[in-house]
Amino acid sequence: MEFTKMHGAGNDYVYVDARAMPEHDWGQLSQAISDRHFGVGSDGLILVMDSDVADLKMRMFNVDGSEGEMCGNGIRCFAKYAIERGIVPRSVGEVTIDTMAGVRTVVPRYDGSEINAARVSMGKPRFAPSDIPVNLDPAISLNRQTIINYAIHPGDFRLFLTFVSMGNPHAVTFIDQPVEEFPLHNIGPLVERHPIFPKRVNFEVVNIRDDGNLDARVWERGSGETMACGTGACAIGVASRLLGHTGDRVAVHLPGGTLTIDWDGTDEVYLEGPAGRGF
Ligand SMILES: N[C@H](CCC[C@H](N)C(=O)O)C(=O)O
Repeated sequence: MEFTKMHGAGNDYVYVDARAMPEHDWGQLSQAISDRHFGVGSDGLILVMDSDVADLKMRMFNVDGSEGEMCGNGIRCFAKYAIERGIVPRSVGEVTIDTMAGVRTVVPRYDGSEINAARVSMGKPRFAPSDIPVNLDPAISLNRQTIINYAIHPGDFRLFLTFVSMGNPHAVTFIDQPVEEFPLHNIGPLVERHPIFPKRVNFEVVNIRDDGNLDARVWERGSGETMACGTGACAIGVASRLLGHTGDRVAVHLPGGTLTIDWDGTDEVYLEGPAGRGF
């Protein structure tokens, strides 16, 4: 099986052109191929597939074999893959990609002839408990369209979560403790699998550096801590603007790199960041 390894800010995936391949147990393949000792090693598997509503279709699977509705870092590399292999003509200047979260448009950025970054329209964020999804006491969630600062007590911690869906579920918390000191590997699984999340959740811890910069780490649903998370950075930028910490544009600094988020408070979220080969 031919594959290509690429990463967006260190969030690395194995890409397989599955357009002419028979149906597989892709989840099982993702578990095997993602293993960093017995497999290729990655944060998951991304498939290139034909689409009748966009240039191509993307399916993505986490390390544990679960399928994610959207992958913001992966979709930038996906567009790079499609153009550099001539699947989509370079002259078009953008790639439309069908995902479980909907059709997304990716505009590549060039360094000479090489694509080294991209800007993605990531759709509108959603906040209603049923859209996340999150199951809360009706006394809290009934007729509430946005849930901010919802308290949970994982381990010895008391965290205040803001819920954002980017097609996949996110729980964002802003903390004073430096994110690099936060016990993410202990607390992350407790939040990911908290009983209020029927589909589990991606969990983000954030420090506010100033009104244009945030420092964050992400515990991803189905993959654990990653060096960066594109949909997570979108959820962080959206939650931060909702809570009045930052404005329409914010730089989210993650261990693997910086992602820029634009959101005017009503329309689509735009994500810009690197797209590179993983050597
Ligand atoms: N773990 C995520 C999918 C990957 C998202 C992330 N790698 C990104 O760049 O958006 C989920 O199950 O919702």
